[in-house]
Amino acid sequence: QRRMFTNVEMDNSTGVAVIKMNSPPVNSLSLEFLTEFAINMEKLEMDRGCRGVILTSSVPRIFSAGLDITEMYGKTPEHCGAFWRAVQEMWLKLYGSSMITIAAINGSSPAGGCLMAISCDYRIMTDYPKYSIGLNETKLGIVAPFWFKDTMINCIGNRATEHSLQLGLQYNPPEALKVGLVDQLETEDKLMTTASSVMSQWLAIPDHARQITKSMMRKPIIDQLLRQREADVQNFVKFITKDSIQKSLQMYMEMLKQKKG
Ligand SMILES: CCCCCCCCC/C=C/C(=O)SCCNC(=O)CCNC(=O)[C@H](O)C(C)(C)COP(=O)(O)OP(=O)(O)OC[C@H]1O[C@@H](n2cnc3c(N)ncnc32)[C@H](O)[C@@H]1OP(=O)(O)O
Repeated sequence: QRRMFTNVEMDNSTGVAVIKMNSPPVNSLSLEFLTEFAINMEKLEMDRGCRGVILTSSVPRIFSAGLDITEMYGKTPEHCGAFWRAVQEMWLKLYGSSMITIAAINGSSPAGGCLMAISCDYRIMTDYPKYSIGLNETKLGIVAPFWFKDTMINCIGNRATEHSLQLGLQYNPPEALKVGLVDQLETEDKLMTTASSVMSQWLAIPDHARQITKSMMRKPIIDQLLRQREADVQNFVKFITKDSIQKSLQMYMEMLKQKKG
């Protein structure tokens, strides 16, 4: 039986779906997870009754640990290529969604987890000092691709992105709010009700006008990836399968395990 990585609950009275990521221990984004996520987004997109999505996690303390590193380590070029296509697809579906998307960030959200959050229209994060969010790729010795970078620029601006990406910064909730990486902080118990009330404000805007506006803001980056999608895959595969990059990933994974021990 196929595993479910996400739990989708649709409320027909409001037209809002809640997607809960549920892949313990850290909601890492594996090929299967990403594939299921993209299918769920597609289904909701086609559902005329669904106007908004709240993205959150049912794993305690973690929104998402980002891309599953084991999908990029010691794998064949073919596997890496398939994985990267699934990462692209997840982003295209989320960033390009015509629905209202709100991230209720109830835990840490490094790298690909941060990408998911900044691909939404609005972000609310639990105000717990140990949680962090950011694109930390350089810390793993890897490089966030242009569409990760451009998604962040559209969220926090050029200078802050340059600083943030080069240093691979992870922000705690007050810092994330200050730099604009999240829009609002909330206590854990009120996170979902606040997300719902923010959603109501967005639902009050005529869909058509909001959708065209959203598309106008986001289309240039989406089109840029669509134009060079296969080249982006090849670029990823060439980069990630290099011995030096594989070594960096191995060291990073060992560091994660040691930190635990
Ligand atoms: C030029 C352009 C070309 C293209 C260039 C290529 C671009 C690639 C872009 C990459 C984007 C990414 O998202 S790369 C992924 C980056 N992600 C990260 O750096 C997150 C690393 N993880 C963490 O920081 C932490 O685990 C965190 C999420 C905060 C949770 O901390 P905790 O203490 O609660 O839990 P831990 O003990 O650390 O983790 C529990 C277990 O999960 C594992 N684990 C944690 N994160 C994992 C992950 N991302 N993938 C797999 N496994 C992970 C740990 O190893 C543990 O395994 P066991 O010990 O076996 O139990």
